[in-house]
Amino acid sequence: MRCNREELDLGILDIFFKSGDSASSSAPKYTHVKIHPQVDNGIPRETAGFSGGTLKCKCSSKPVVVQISDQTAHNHVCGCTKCWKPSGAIFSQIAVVGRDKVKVTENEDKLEVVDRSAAIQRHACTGCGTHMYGRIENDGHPFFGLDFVHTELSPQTGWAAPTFAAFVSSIIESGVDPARMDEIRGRLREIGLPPYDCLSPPLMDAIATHVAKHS
Ligand SMILES: N[C@@H](CCC(=O)N[C@@H](CSCO)C(=O)NCC(=O)O)C(=O)O
Ligand SMILES: [Zn+2]
Ligand SMILES: [Zn+2]
Repeated sequence: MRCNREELDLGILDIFFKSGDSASSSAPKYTHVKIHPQVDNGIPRETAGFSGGTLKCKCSSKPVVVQISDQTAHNHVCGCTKCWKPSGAIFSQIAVVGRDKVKVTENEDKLEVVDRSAAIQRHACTGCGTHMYGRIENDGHPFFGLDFVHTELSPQTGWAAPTFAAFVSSIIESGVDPARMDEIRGRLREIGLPPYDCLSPPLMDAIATHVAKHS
């Protein structure tokens, strides 16, 4: 089929604009979708050699203070119903650190375990509800020895940045409209947090390896 010059030009222009579109499609599409205050406006970078700091609860007087004397690992946003979220956030942000690096230095008497039957014993402030650390007491659990902490509670910067989104489908259990899941996963991908409905593949492999070893 022979097309005339004009049709050819239009065809080329069309291809150009299409490809131009694809170039512009790298522009973020889901900036209106809010995930968590720590990631909505760019993810703060980790500082090399960072060796920890303190966490403070939200109480204006007699806040609980926890000292974390190491950098955290596996920081991620979590959609599960159990993790503490700042008001308005549909995800939490949580990381792990060795339990020997965690020390409550002020107002420990304000802490209470949220759910003693849970694998992660979350110690929350009875004054403001903030989770200050989550400890695994079952020595048969794959993550025994690690505490879960929310480093957004720290006045220091340089903490490990989140690298994935866990339990994304679980946000529906907290009341998020299932019709929003495509845009939420789209936003997570856009900001560099691959969405999983469990933990990340390396962590799931570590859990399965632990189970295989102990079965
Ligand atoms: N759909 C459930 C999932 C809860 C869940 O399994 N949460 C995980 C991840 S929390 C940090 O990443 C977990 O390890 N839970 C053990 C515990 O919380 O004790 C829901 O949303 O509740
Ligand atoms: Zn408090
Ligand atoms: Zn969670």
